[in-house]
Amino acid sequence: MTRNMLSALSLRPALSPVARRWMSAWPSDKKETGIASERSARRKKVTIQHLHQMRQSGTPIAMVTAYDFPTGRACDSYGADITLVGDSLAQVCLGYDSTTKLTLDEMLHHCRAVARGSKLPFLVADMPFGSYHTSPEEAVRNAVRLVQEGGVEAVKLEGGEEIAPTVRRLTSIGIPVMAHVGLLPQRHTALSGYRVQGKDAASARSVYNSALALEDAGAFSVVLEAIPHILGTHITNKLSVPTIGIGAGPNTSGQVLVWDDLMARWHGHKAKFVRRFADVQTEEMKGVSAYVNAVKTRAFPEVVNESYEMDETEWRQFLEGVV
Ligand SMILES: Nc1nc(=O)c2c([nH]1)NC[C@@H]1CN(c3ccc(C(=O)N[C@@H](CCC(=O)O)C(=O)O)cc3)CN21
Ligand SMILES: CC(C)C(=O)C(=O)O
Repeated sequence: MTRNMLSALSLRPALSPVARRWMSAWPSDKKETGIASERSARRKKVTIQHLHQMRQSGTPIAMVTAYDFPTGRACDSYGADITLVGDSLAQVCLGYDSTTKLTLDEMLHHCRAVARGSKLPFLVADMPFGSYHTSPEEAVRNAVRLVQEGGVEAVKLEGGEEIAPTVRRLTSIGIPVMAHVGLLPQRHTALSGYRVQGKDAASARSVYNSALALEDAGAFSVVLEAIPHILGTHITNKLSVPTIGIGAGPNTSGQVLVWDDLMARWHGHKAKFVRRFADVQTEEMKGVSAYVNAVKTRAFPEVVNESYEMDETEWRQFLEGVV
């Protein structure tokens, strides 16, 4: 059975029109119109092979983070090639001040939700801080949980040559690994903040050597975060696996942004590499304040369209029985 057939069975069972009417929260395919949904109708399941073909043909790879069912579903419907359950989850979704606070169980909970919505994009999850550092065995155990319980297809690990044995171990047992070099947010304390990496020759060489070592260890792709664009271009040209940049310039094989950053939904610091493609924060502000105002002024709800009627005789009978 193909994955599409499976997803058709598990996500969208054929409901009778009557059953459908009562499930107001059921995701409706019919509501999706326009280019994006036509595109998704024609799209196939993205695999590692497709990602390598995209790199070969120079077709940019679009990766987006997702943290729950609706954001996962949006990645699926609107053309993302890779959905990443990033550990930025800690900050943008759970309100922690650092990704280092995120536990594996919290990550698993969100992976399951994203996996229910994101079917066609290749699905990757960050291994949380501490879940792959104690030993390759521990990393295998935790990565297996992300695959089995979380429903993801690959894991992403931050680090350089020091994690190459772990990457080798995971890939050897069939768990695809996306490496992540350059700025490593899980090490912000040791690095004294979130700083652009590879700006001097020695640091650039270190980032470059990390990327080479992790490709050699079997990584199917490498994320390059916050490095000079010329270094991003150089690493992309030297590797034979796709690079995904975030603040690594325009010449990487693909780009990734955090959902809340590209939607302008994140209230915290805006890194230089962030471009806001929509303004959800303003829409949320408008929506919530209009709702609160309508409640306070009794403009919401209306009797006619937003309330339920009761048969008059039933109502009289009800009153007769009431003391
Ligand atoms: N909302 C959000 N977006 C992200 O991209 C992101 C998270 N959260 N949380 C986890 C990590 C942390 N990341 C960050 C956080 C801050 C900078 C940052 O402030 N960079 C400075 C660089 C300053 C310099 O070295 O000159 C910048 O201004 O771009 C970069 C990446 C990336 N990830
Ligand atoms: C920004 C991306 C690459 C990430 O690692 C995350 O979302 O945590």
